[in-house]
Amino acid sequence: MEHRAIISDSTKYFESNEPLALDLGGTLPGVKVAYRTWGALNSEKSNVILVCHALTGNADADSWWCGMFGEGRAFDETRDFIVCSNVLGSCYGTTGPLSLNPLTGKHYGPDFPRITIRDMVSVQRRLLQSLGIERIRLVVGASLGGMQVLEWGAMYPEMAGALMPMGISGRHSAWCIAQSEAQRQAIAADAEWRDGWYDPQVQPRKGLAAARMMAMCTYRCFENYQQRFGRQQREDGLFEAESYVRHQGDKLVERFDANTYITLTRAMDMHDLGRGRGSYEATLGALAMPVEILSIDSDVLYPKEEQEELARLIPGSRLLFLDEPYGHDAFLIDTDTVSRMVCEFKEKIGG
Ligand SMILES: CC(=O)SCCNC(=O)CCNC(=O)[C@H](O)C(C)(C)COP(=O)(O)OP(=O)(O)OC[C@H]1O[C@@H](n2cnc3c(N)ncnc32)[C@H](O)[C@@H]1OP(=O)(O)O
Ligand SMILES: N[C@@H](CCO)C(=O)O
Repeated sequence: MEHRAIISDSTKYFESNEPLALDLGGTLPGVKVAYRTWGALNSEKSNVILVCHALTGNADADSWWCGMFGEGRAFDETRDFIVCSNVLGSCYGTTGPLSLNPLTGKHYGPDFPRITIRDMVSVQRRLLQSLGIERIRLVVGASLGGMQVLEWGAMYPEMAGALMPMGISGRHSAWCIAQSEAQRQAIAADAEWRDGWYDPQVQPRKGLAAARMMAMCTYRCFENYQQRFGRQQREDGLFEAESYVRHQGDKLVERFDANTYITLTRAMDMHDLGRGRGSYEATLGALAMPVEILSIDSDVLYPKEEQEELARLIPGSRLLFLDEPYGHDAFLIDTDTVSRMVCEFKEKIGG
């Protein structure tokens, strides 16, 4: 099945034929993982940075987080061995709804099993083990990436040396679940949806675009839209704000897949550090590695109270604030500040 997604030529692939028992039940017969690396593993294998991507990201961290890369910056190939893998369930080269189901010979589509952040992390661990990595100096990521960061700490504390989750909570809120469901329903309302059995070359474009438009409202904030667009209208009468979200919707449709969107947003909704582990508080309280949490002041999806809660519950953790009027996606935009914060944390945790 041909992907709509654009995958970099530098992407490598890891294939594991070992069946993957899924967190919510069911098994995948094996997994293929698209990943990228930058720099070289040092002789002590102590310079690994694992970058975890957000919802529509991919292994090309130097594309979607390019401001973080460079000498003296957060991800410095002259010193660090940086790994970024595309998450399980994605459409950028890793096993997901667009992959072939070996039982049917057709793509999984809506039959792709329910997965969780924990499944994504256990697949990443397989990848890292295949690369000979036993310890990660720093696990870093925002949004869905931040969920993975926290799960790394809970699932594999012996591997995760330090954590830097950004713009995230320890469990998906009712507010976020409602946003996700509204977006999924927009996809399902498209006549091309066909209960998920659409032709991937056609796909429910209008529904997926509408989902992205809703999401783009929550990835920014009131002030950002107001400053950028105000009440300005184009000659044809379309408000600039309307025109902008339409453009963002159209852009996503060209590079993403509707079943993938549903699979990944459902995985996000299941995010809860405490699920099946006794208590939420005790799970966070058991994180013993250095942790710095980035809170984005203008984030309407994951408000600062959620990062304050993480900081209160994770012993010895430190809370940082990004005070920019960009909203949730500020981590992708103000990379000078975010890179500096990561560099300072790297200094503290040592090599
Ligand atoms: C191969 C790839 O796809 S790489 C990108 C992969 N993306 C990811 O990994 C996810 C992370 N990245 C993102 O989510 C996004 O890049 C963001 C949110 C960080 C930034 O979004 P961007 O769209 O780059 O920036 P911004 O919000 O400023 O919008 C700029 C775009 O809107 C367009 N635009 C701005 N104002 C308007 C308007 N009033 N009407 C119509 N279009 C408008 C610009 O022309 C520009 O379009 P272009 O991207 O086609 O050149
Ligand atoms: N803008 C991000 C999602 C929010 O972090 C993405 O498209 O992956």
